[in-house]
Amino acid sequence: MLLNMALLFRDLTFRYSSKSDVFSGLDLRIDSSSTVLLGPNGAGKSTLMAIAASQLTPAQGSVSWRDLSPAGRRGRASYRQAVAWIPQQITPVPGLNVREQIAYAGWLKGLSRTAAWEASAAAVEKVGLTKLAGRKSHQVSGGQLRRMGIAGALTHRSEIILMDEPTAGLDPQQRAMFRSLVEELSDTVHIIVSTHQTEDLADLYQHVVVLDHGAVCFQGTTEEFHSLASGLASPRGQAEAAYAQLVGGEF
Ligand SMILES: Nc1ncnc2c1ncn2[C@@H]1O[C@H](COP(=O)(O)OP(=O)(O)OP(=O)(O)O)[C@@H](O)[C@H]1O
Repeated sequence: MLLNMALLFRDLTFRYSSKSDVFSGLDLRIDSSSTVLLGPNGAGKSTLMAIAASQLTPAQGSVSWRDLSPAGRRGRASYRQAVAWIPQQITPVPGLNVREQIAYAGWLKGLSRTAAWEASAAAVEKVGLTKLAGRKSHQVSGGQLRRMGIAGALTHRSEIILMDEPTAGLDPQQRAMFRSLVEELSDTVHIIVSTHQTEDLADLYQHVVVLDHGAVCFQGTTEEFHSLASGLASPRGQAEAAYAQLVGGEF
């Protein structure tokens, strides 16, 4: 059972160079063990994930995970150990095999070489990459790369894993594999996933946040989200109809 810990965005303002604000005074609290972030193209999902991962710094406001904040050098290391980020593109490290890259991720987050190597064994197994552990990381598929990213997060015992479009471009089999991994992980680690894919939403995530133009236009349980479109037969249809009610369009 996961403790009730929150990822908090307070009064967040962010813009890319001279462009207009992506967020302007955004307040958002995410404390569910599994949350899905929805929203149309350009709504700000990836930017929010990157700020939460402390890869981008807001012009104003803050992000924190329980009592940890990435502001300031000392706090940032602890924050980054607790908060893992799986970006859309996982880059294979030249020369490393799958297990080495997973261990490397743990080492980058402050584990000793030995501890990272030892922890990588269980992580490789957890994500179902045991057979590929010795293969060079540039020789695995997109779905396998993403599972490798998740395994990296598991080596340093992240408390929360942020995943940006983890199933984009995956075939149905890889997507199914990813879904069972998320289901399994959400018992022990908090998960926030941004996606355009809504099948099995209710099975996978407890909470839904919908962003539109940098603002939260819905936040609630998956049940509450679906009830926006009560009366429709299939859960997928329900999710799409609920979404259309909120932002008036396609995923
Ligand atoms: N590197 C960048 N430089 C300048 N503007 C950017 C950059 N990345 C994103 N933006 C802009 O910031 C806004 C939010 O983009 P973001 O990628 O966070 O949206 P998103 O919800 O993740 O979209 P998608 O569903 O298409 O991935 C958009 O207007 C986008 O054009």
